[in-house]
Amino acid sequence: MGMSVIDSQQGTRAPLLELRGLGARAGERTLFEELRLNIFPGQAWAVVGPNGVGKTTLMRMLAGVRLPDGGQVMLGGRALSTYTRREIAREVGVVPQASVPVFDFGALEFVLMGLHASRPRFSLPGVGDHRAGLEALARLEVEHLAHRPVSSLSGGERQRVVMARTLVTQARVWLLDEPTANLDLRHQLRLLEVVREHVDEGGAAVAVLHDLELVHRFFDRVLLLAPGRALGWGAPEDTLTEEQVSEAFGLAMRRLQVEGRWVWLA
Ligand SMILES: Nc1ncnc2c1ncn2[C@@H]1O[C@H](COP(=O)(O)OP(=O)(O)OP(=O)(O)O)[C@@H](O)[C@H]1O
Repeated sequence: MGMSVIDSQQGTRAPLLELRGLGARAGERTLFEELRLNIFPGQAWAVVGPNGVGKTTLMRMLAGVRLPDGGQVMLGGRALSTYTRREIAREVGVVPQASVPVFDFGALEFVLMGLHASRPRFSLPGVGDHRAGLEALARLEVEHLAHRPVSSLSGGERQRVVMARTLVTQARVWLLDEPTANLDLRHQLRLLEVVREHVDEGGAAVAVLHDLELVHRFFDRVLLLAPGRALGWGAPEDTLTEEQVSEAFGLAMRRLQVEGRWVWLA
């Protein structure tokens, strides 16, 4: 069975990202192969699956920091492998899995580094940049931390600062690896609202998430990975069925509807 390439709802709009027969291996083991997906402007995609299936590997391929073991990634109609790092940084904003920065910067300085790709080399940030940086911090509710060293922030605070850095870049594609992992529920919702706004303004986002309920609530599409293969992709309601989710995670899961929302029970 071929995987669908044309998304009927998107008409003739060109995809921002195309996965053309993408494959990944870890040593001898196949993580996934022949993955064909188009990610259009206005779409938020979630990537879901158990630990070790290759979610981060996929994100690294989409960010151009790891070469595919098969197929290729197209960004804006051009092979990602032909882009320079700087060109990728202009188009793609990355929020990696929680990490501690190697160098210590103040939170605002760190956010302003997100502007680097769209600026002439070695130029210093101007007044407008500072305002944009503070606004981005404010949208993630960490404006009060602007002058704190990033190393002194809590995991959740740091995660929101990293997200603010992605916000100022004006990259159309956002790649987010477990962006809500360290956040309390209120800040999880706030962050995903910011993702939603970005997508509704014509951007695209791909996010690794473990919370299926948040996938139903905030995402247009989901890619469900199981060990060794992609089990399904499409609208969350159709893709995250009890059968498929149970199979992917090797655990009997039940899906219920409560007050119009999908809720999952293990
Ligand atoms: N450099 C590497 N060499 C060998 N194996 C690797 C390498 N990087 C990752 N792997 C393996 O590839 C598999 C997929 O890893 P990946 O980080 O993509 O999983 P994941 O789905 O993101 O998992 P998690 O939910 O735990 O974050 C894992 O089994 C991992 O150990």
